[in-house]
Amino acid sequence: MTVPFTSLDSFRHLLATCPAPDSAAQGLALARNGQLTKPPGALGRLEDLAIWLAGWQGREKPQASAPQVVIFAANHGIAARGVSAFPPQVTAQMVANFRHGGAAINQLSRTFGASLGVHALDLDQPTADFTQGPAMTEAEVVSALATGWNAVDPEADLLVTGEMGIGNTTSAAAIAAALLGGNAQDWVGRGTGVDDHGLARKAETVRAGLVAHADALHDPLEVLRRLGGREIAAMTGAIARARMERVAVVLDGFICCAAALVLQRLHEGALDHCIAGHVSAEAGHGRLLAALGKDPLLALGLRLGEGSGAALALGVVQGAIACHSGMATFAEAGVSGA
Ligand SMILES: Cc1cc2ncn([C@H]3O[C@H](COP(=O)(O)O)[C@@H](O)[C@H]3O)c2cc1C
Ligand SMILES: O=C(O)c1cccnc1
Repeated sequence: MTVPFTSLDSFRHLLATCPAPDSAAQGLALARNGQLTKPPGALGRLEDLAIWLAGWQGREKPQASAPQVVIFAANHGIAARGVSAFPPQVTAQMVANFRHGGAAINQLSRTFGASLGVHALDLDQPTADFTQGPAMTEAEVVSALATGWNAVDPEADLLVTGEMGIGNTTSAAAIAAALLGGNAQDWVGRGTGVDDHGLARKAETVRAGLVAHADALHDPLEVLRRLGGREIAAMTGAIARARMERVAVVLDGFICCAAALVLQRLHEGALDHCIAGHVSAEAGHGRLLAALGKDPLLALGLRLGEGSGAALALGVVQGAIACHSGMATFAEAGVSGA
């Protein structure tokens, strides 16, 4: 499928044309919410979720029964620097596991009725070590953005983007540090479970990346190209496509949010269609969510990725939609008002 961009510059301009949610549908949902058989506000954030989704889906009674989960997988040159507790071969091995149904995300997707797509991006070609030069060429990052763009089903009720890529919490930390400032050690965490030496190597890698690319840190897409990875760029492309198609997105953990941050820095409002599914145990995720202005639905200490925390949050959204769309109004049920 052809994509509406062939360069980072044309991708940059796309987001300026992204559509607003349907305010009429949102207004109808707001009015309906006020008539449902419960004290006003008694369903807390579930009420906001239903009204928000009504706007993006353009209907008074939104649906959440056919969500889409897409996982992108890629390998990172910086993995050779000892920044992960696991070897890079695990990326391809987990892709096989996803395809055979054996990973956590397979179970969670099935539990919430979501379809699951797995996209492996040039696994035998890791990105370049970003401490030595840009991780990707422009052609490589544009190709990864296009893979993500094409992976989205415009008819999906909701989208979850997940990832698999040994070393990618370091890449995500570098993106966050580049776009939000602060020290490298403020953004690195234990990922798959590195010890203190591994954590110090992660901070040193991020620091070296920030120095090597100091001239380009003001440009979000250059930060993605230089410090990111193919699976991260694919998530950026998928979240952008969803924004253009008005498909609502549930964000996952630290890596997914770093991919989303690139869009937010490109265009104010680029993430209006996104909610935060959870806050992960990765050290910088809470701060990253605060920078995105997103309040996570869940806080369960997950530190897995794959889209797992977002997939779990689909259950919360489905609960919100079931109440909003299925409950009787005071008039219908003959229940007395306050
Ligand atoms: C078996 C296994 C399954 C995973 N599923 C997701 N990740 C997660 O761990 C990786 C990031 O951590 P780091 O930066 O420390 O390498 C990513 O691939 C992420 O999705 C996994 C990691 C492993 C080992
Ligand atoms: O926050 C995440 O999504 C995460 C944390 C650790 C490892 N993989 C993913």
